[in-house]
Amino acid sequence: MVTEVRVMVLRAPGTNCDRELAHAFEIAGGKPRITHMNELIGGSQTLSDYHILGLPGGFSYGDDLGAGKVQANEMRLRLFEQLAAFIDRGGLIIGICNGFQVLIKTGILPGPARQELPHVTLTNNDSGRFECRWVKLSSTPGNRCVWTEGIEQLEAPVAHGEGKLVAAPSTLCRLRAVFYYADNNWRPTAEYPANPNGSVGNIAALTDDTGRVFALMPHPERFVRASQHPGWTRRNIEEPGAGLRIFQNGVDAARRS
Ligand SMILES: NC(=O)CC[C@H](N)C(=O)O
Repeated sequence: MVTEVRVMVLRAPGTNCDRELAHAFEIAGGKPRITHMNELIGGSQTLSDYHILGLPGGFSYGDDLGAGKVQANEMRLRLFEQLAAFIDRGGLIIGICNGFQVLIKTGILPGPARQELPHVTLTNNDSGRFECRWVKLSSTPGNRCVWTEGIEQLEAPVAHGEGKLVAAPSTLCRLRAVFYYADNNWRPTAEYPANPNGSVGNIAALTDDTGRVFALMPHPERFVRASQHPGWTRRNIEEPGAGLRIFQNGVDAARRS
């Protein structure tokens, strides 16, 4: 049983959600440290000292070459062995928005065992615009993701320009979707704006074969207090926001490991 769950929140130049992510882990009972990519590449920090890796949102390296692409290249070329070892020894990973883009573009998602799968990426929203609003998410029945245990529905804000998941049809049916974009009745939908980007299969979140690597386009770290919800005046603002459950699930799973 782990008493102190150490969380590396990995930032790059242009990351802008690292503090919110660290805060979410802190109130979920973890011990976060915001770590710069250069500390990890330079060796002053190592993933082997951590239980959880969090990849926050933002515009890493200016999103040059495409959202998350430069950070993904840095991770793939300089850190891949360390990352693979981290996953193999039971480490947990969450990637949010730009973090999801990084995980997809490193190949860590759909997952090491699935690297042969071609043509999965996140690209420009169908609208051609940056989409910034709250969305509804429904979980996929029977998904085995430790981060989303007990969560059937969730509301969270999106804020992205490149959130459309695309996959070859032969790949799509093998992806482990965790959340779909949903309409007001919580049914998966392709309709804009409930589905903000036109993702194939309406997919908003994925996990890998282990169920410990999880990534999503919406931002649950922006809903850790009820007062952050747009309908906060009709809610008990003493309560936590529903997004906090994700971070509690991660910290609890790491504690059990
Ligand atoms: N909030 C974010 O992480 C933004 C992700 C990315 N920069 C995009 O626009 O798609």
